[in-house]
Amino acid sequence: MPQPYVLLSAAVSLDGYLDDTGPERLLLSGPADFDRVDQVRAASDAILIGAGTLRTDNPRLLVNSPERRAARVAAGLPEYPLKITVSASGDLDPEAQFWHTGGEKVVYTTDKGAERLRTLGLPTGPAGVDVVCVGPDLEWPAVLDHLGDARGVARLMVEGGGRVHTQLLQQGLADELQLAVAPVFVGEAEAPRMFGTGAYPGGPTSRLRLVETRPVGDVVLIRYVPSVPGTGPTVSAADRHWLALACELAAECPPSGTAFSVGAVVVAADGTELARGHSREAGDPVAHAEEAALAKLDPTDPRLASATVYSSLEPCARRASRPAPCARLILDAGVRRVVTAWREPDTFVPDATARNAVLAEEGAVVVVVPEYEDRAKEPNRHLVG
Ligand SMILES: NC(=O)C1=CN([C@@H]2O[C@H](COP(=O)(O)OP(=O)(O)OC[C@H]3O[C@@H](n4cnc5c(N)ncnc54)[C@H](OP(=O)(O)O)[C@@H]3O)[C@@H](O)[C@H]2O)C=CC1
Ligand SMILES: Nc1c(N[C@@H]2O[C@H](COP(=O)(O)O)[C@@H](O)[C@H]2O)[nH]c(=O)[nH]c1=O
Repeated sequence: MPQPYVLLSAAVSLDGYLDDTGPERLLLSGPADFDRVDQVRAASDAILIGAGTLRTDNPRLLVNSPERRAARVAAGLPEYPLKITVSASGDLDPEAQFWHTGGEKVVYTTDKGAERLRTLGLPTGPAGVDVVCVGPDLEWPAVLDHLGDARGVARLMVEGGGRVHTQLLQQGLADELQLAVAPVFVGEAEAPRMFGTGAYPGGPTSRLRLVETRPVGDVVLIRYVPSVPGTGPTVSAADRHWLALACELAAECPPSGTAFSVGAVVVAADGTELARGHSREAGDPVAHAEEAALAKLDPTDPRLASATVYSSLEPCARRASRPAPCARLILDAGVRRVVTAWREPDTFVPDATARNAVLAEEGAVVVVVPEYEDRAKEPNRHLVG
């Protein structure tokens, strides 16, 4: 299984805090928003919190609505989503409600943390806690890989706290951010902030993409998705969004029995969409997606050198209908990163993938994200079965 879709969820004060410094958890959401959060939980395979939140809030992290739990069971899912926490220290209270309520639980920890956890007497047995040791340090990609592969988690809701949200966002691993902005001021320098200091993808000039705003009682729900491409071979959450868009564009191509339907998007390093295109665009019966997108750009645009081309099918390296194949157009444009869902089958060109090695041979990084292959193939079923 691929890594899960990672949804960061939090309520935040107008001055950017997650909580105050008092002993009780600060309720920033109102009743309507807590109900919305319950709905998001019910739609998730797993809910993750950092050990800091576990220690401070003593949460239960349940789906509170009996109807939502019943709907999960009717759909063949466990009554409660899997609960997950992460801790390097292993310094966790075995009496915390987290361990004694809801369904299955996992704690991801380090070698040192695992030693400490063994001494705590956490609930064991079939309904007990699964302690997963990931080595000397806890790296998020390893945790997400494990959640996808070993636990089959497709949709992960992360409910804080600030350190966990900050790391996932800074490492380009968050697919979506759901912020409930509450009409409250905390005003305490020592209170936990929603996001910490450090480098965020694309820096302060790059903007996340707004997908929704909605009043929920007196708070406002804001949903953003990150837009900054990954670097080199590393696939960021934003890479998956752009590749999904390329696959959607492929579905817009006029059908053909003699050519693939492909979509492409060119995205600058700060997450700005520069151009998009699809096969046979604007009535041109032989236009390719990457060619159509690049044709919309000024070839001297300085952003091209650090841009990423997303293409549902890997760019062609040989074609009869035009003098230059798309791989050549991409290299000539100065682009050095390509993300694609589907290696070219030999339907129209023998040894297509071997020929397509030209991109890598001339210094471009080609990243294949096979979890999107089915979407890329969908408008081409009549060609490849
Ligand atoms: N308003 C809201 O919606 C929410 C508010 N909150 C608030 O946030 C506050 C807690 O946030 P915060 O203090 O930032 O804590 P976090 O919940 O982010 O937990 C941080 C802890 O998680 C573990 N951890 C995090 N990243 C790693 C890593 N890469 N490797 C190993 N361990 C890791 C460490 O545990 P360890 O120390 O054991 O090694 C670390 O101390 C609370 O006040 C809570 O009320 C929390 C969630 C939502
Ligand atoms: N304070 C706060 C949140 N806090 C989150 O809710 C968790 C507790 O949930 P439960 O176990 O159901 O009581 C807590 O650990 C933290 O992750 N969430 C929000 O949407 N809005 C809020 O104002």
